[in-house]
Amino acid sequence: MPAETGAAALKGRAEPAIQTVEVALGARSYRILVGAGLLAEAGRHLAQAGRPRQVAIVTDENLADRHLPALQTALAEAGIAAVAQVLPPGEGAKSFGSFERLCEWLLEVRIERRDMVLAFGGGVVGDLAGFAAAVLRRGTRFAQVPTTLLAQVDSAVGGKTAINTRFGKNLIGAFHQPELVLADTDLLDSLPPRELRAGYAEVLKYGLLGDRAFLDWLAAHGPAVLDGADGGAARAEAIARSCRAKAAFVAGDERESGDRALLNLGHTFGHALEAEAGMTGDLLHGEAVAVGMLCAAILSERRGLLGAADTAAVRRHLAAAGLPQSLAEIGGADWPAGRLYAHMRQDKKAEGGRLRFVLMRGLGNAFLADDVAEDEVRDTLDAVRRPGNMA
Ligand SMILES: NC(=O)c1ccc[n+]([C@@H]2O[C@H](COP(=O)([O-])OP(=O)(O)OC[C@H]3O[C@@H](n4cnc5c(N)ncnc54)[C@H](O)[C@@H]3O)[C@@H](O)[C@H]2O)c1
Ligand SMILES: O=C(O)C(=O)C[C@@H](O)[C@H](O)[C@H](O)COP(=O)(O)O
Ligand SMILES: [Zn+2]
Repeated sequence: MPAETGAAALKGRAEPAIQTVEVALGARSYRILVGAGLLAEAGRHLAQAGRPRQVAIVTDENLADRHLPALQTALAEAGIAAVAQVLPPGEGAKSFGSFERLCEWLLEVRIERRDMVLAFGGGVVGDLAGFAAAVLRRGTRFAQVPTTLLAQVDSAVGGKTAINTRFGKNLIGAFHQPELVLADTDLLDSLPPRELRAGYAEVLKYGLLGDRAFLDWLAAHGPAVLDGADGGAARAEAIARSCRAKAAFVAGDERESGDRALLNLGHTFGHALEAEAGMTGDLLHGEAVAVGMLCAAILSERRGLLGAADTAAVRRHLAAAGLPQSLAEIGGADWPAGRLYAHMRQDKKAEGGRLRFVLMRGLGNAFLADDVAEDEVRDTLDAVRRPGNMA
């Protein structure tokens, strides 16, 4: 889209260029577009990716009033027929019940394989709609218009789709890549600050796991990513850099048999915290990952792999972003370590019953460890039980 014809230009402000990130997966390669005003161009971009006869939009109530009409108009202008399903917001929608209802609706409105399921929402909508697309008629076309920071930097990219079960997070799912991802940064203007902060945790993750330079950039520009006060330039840059990092991991290891597991930094702990919190959405995924990444730093430090100053830097970064650093801050001061460890044993990275953790050999240099003892995990959890508690 030429910069001067975008929605931002109509609002009377200069618009930064749209950035393109390629996810290289051979015949299933796709583009992620990042920038302002993309929603209004959604129909044109979908048509370019291979015009679907009909699109089934899956979204949630928080988006239905604010942004769904603009998406519907964009599709209509491109001559693409659309039907929409509006879900209740929140993590609870990643359940067997809503998965069944969504599949039945997709069948009722006769979505065919060559039609398209379009996820319009955060990671919850994306994971649920993507899973439905993966299994509907054994595989239906899929695209994503992510609307949260978390979804724009992470969940809309890479094809992991899933629902939760009472045994834990994302335990039933499939890999099903989208054909296009449109990350319209204007959509983040209506996102609640707490959701922005939670998404920021996944941005920080890319720096911690593999990109020291990005980490330093975030230390300087993180506040602008969160408040958007620079007109969205820092946000767009953070999203594009995050997507480039994720695209490289996905292109190299689509189904997580190797290095892609590094994208799970903070998640072995984080998913256990979400499971213990009940997966109701009271604890946001990004908040759980924030505490989880601190756990990974503490565990790494205790193994002599990370300096105390580096762990302190992780704490400071989380604090500056308004993210939690203790179980107490997420309502879990009394969560028993044994229960949390039992949740971790459901982690998908486990092999032969052995847990694998993503640890750090210095900031920006993550690796997988399969020799972490239960006692180390318990000690690490005790260290984050209360703010500043390094017991
Ligand atoms: N598939 C993956 O690779 C992957 C990666 C990271 C996280 N996830 C999953 O993503 C989920 C979390 O996603 P999330 O953080 O986007 O949460 P979410 O989907 O629940 O969205 C957060 C909240 O913001 C609202 N919202 C969304 N966009 C909005 C907007 N533009 N304006 C106003 N309100 C808006 C939603 O209605 C919801 O209430 C978790 O289930 C997590 O496991 C998946
Ligand atoms: O894309 C990946 O790979 C990730 O690990 C990204 C994570 O941020 C995301 O939360 C993912 O859903 C976790 O995957 P899971 O396999 O541990 O469920
Ligand atoms: Zn995550």
